[in-house]
Amino acid sequence: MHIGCPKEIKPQEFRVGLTPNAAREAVVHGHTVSIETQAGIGAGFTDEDYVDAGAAIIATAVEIFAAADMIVKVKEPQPVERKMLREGQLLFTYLHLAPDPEQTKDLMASGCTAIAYETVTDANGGLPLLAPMSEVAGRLAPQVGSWTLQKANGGRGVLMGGVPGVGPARVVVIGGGVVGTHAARVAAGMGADVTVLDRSLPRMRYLDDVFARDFKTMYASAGNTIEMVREADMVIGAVLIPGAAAPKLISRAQLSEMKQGAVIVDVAIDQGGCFETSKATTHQDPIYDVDGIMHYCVANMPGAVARTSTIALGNATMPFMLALANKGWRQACEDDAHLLNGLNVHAGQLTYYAVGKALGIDVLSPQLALKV
Ligand SMILES: NC(=O)C1=CN([C@@H]2O[C@H](COP(=O)(O)OP(=O)(O)OC[C@H]3O[C@@H](n4cnc5c(N)ncnc54)[C@H](O)[C@@H]3O)[C@@H](O)[C@H]2O)C=CC1
Ligand SMILES: CC(=O)C(=O)O
Ligand SMILES: [Mg+2]
Repeated sequence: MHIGCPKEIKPQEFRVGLTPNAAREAVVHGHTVSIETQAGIGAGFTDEDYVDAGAAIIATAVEIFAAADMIVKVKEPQPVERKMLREGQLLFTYLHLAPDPEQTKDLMASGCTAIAYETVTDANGGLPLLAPMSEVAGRLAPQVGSWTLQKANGGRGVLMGGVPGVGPARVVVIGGGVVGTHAARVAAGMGADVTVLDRSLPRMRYLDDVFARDFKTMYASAGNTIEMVREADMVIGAVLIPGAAAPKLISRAQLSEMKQGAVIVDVAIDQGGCFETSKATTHQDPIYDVDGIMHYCVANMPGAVARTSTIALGNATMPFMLALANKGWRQACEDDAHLLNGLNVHAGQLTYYAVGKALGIDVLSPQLALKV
């Protein structure tokens, strides 16, 4: 198979879809790998690193999209990239379609087959291709949140760990999955007083067993959530219903109950965000103020630490990328129901139920899509 990896073009996105190690692995398995020139430079990988791995360096994305059977990327294809996708071409990347009707329409119109990293599953009920970036975004959240809490950035001027005689910041994390757990660990490590809210009792039992010394847990009823948010210096949004638009847990009216200068870091923004007032921002212009509450809503947080993120993502995607290349997408998905869960679009039709529900589009079952 011919595997193509263009340079990411989303603002301030420095990750790359294939590491030199992944490219080498594909070449060893007999595949042709084309990388757009300088695609890896933001993550510290030079064109020479890819050439050493056996890949070809190509001057433009246009040539990559024209020649490759499978496009491997990081972020959802941008409008100019969507125009280059064609019928029968395989796209393997993050998509986050539920909050993005325009992208969904374009992918369906292209006739491509699109497998979304974020909905591939594993045998433990996890999301193995989302998890590494959730680990990164979770660990970043208190870091960017504490910067936003500084007075000069519009925050309340509260130090995470406090100082002797002055109490620490109160951090509330909504959603205790991968993002939430990593965020809570780092916030606790910075000395903050941390509470994690979730709706899954088994998950809270696990968190309590492992992290009781670091942070508290609380059931995420609407009443508990607003009570905690009212007292918080920083609220980190980390909920997920896989593939679906994030539930809105705090309304604009409820912002007025928060402390002035408190900070919201809505990591769930790539699924639309869990605060009514969240709208996606970029690394160039990451924060904004609504009613005196500072919002940080960058939809590609891991891009800020592109090298760590690229290597972590590459470790997770490599076996799936190889299965798709070795067997073709149909056989690979027939052999692995977890990979089939990643199928979001095929031959002009949507194939993921939660996205169909969010956007009001009819869905073809992924099992039937295998036959089309
Ligand atoms: N902005 C960014 O750059 C990034 C965003 N993300 C996003 O972060 C979000 C969280 O991802 P993960 O932690 O990997 O998901 P996860 O599935 O590991 O955890 C989600 C948690 O939310 C809980 N939950 C669901 N509904 C809830 C509710 N109403 N109230 C309280 N808890 C609720 C679930 O029980 C689960 O424990 C996703 O939307 C993901 O796409 C992930 C990586 C990077
Ligand atoms: C998960 C995701 O959207 C990201 O890493 O950018
Ligand atoms: Mg994202």
